[in-house]
Amino acid sequence: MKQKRKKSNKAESGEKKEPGTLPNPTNELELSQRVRLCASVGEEVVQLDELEKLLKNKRTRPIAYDGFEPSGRMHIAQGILKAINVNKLTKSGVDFVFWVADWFALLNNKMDGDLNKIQTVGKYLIEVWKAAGMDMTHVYFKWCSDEINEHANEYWLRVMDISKHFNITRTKRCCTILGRTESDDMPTAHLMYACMQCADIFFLKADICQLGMDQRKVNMLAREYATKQKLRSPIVISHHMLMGLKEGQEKMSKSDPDSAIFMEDEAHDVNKKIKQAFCPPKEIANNPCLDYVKHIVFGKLEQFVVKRKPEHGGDLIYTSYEQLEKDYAEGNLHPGDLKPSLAEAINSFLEPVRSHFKNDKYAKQLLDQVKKYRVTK
Ligand SMILES: N[C@@H](Cc1ccc(O)cc1)C(=O)O
Repeated sequence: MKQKRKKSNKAESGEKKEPGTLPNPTNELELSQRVRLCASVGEEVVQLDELEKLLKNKRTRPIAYDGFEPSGRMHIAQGILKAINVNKLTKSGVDFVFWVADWFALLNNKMDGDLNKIQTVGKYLIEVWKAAGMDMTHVYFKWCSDEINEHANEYWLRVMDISKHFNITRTKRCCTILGRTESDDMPTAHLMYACMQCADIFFLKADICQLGMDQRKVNMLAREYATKQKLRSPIVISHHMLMGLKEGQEKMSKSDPDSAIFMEDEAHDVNKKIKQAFCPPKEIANNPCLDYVKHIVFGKLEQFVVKRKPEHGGDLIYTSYEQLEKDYAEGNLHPGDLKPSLAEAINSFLEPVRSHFKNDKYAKQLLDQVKKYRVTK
């Protein structure tokens, strides 16, 4: 299959435009609303006052970014939750860059260390995001290999400079960003990875690092580096990590298919997965189903109806997660009633992605190929 890769392009239109260069048309929302909306994406925001100052400037749109190693299929944390967050950011006046981190996947030895496979997965990721319900006006996709090749001097000088500012112990502590644990025999590639990820932030001129909580260490390193080099510190808005389906799975992981709902899973897969998901009655903490209701369902909907048979008391209508949580804790809402409605809501969010992969020939071919690949941890 021959797939031409578009260069760092404006989402969908293909027209070459750089993020952050447009006048800011987002005047409908008050500054305080924009700050609140933007900050609501984060489980942690470092620092809120800096965010307010950033959004006050109306001349340019600030740039936020998140990076993704193409490896295996995409789960709902990277798909639906990301799309919800990106919509909030762009609505608050920020441009968003998806950094397709193909070289990072290579350094992390993903997809058998085969760059061709990695890049096919990268193209598949873009197809999923395009169908995931984002307003694309202020969304950009950039390929790490293309951009670094094009601006090699600038990029590698930055990586080298970062590596000079931190000792090995400090850099090693960042290796959780690769989903790895720190050890003495870890490959040097992991240290390189951390320096490169830190360099990305300055290279992409990102005002906001909007990655997951699992990436916060390197973003903090970048703030420290910025202070040392008297550069502007990036603001770090770290989002919640969506729990895995099974008991004790702190995060959804594509290398553990039992923990994840994938973006093109069929409706019956989703129903089955949710049916089998960990969901202890009356328990709120570490309950993945409630986690999905809070972050996915109420991230997208203003109202969530839990359907119940009349003999069980009839439908329950919730307009906030807090109401639902209270009912659940008090035992008024049972897992057996919650789960089918939760599965139905997730299915309705996934439907446009499924139909894109069914109806678009290019996307379908990519998915078929990605499904054949073995995912290496
Ligand atoms: N470390 C990220 C991927 C990434 C790579 C480069 C970046 O600049 C940002 C993110 C992950 O494991 O998912």
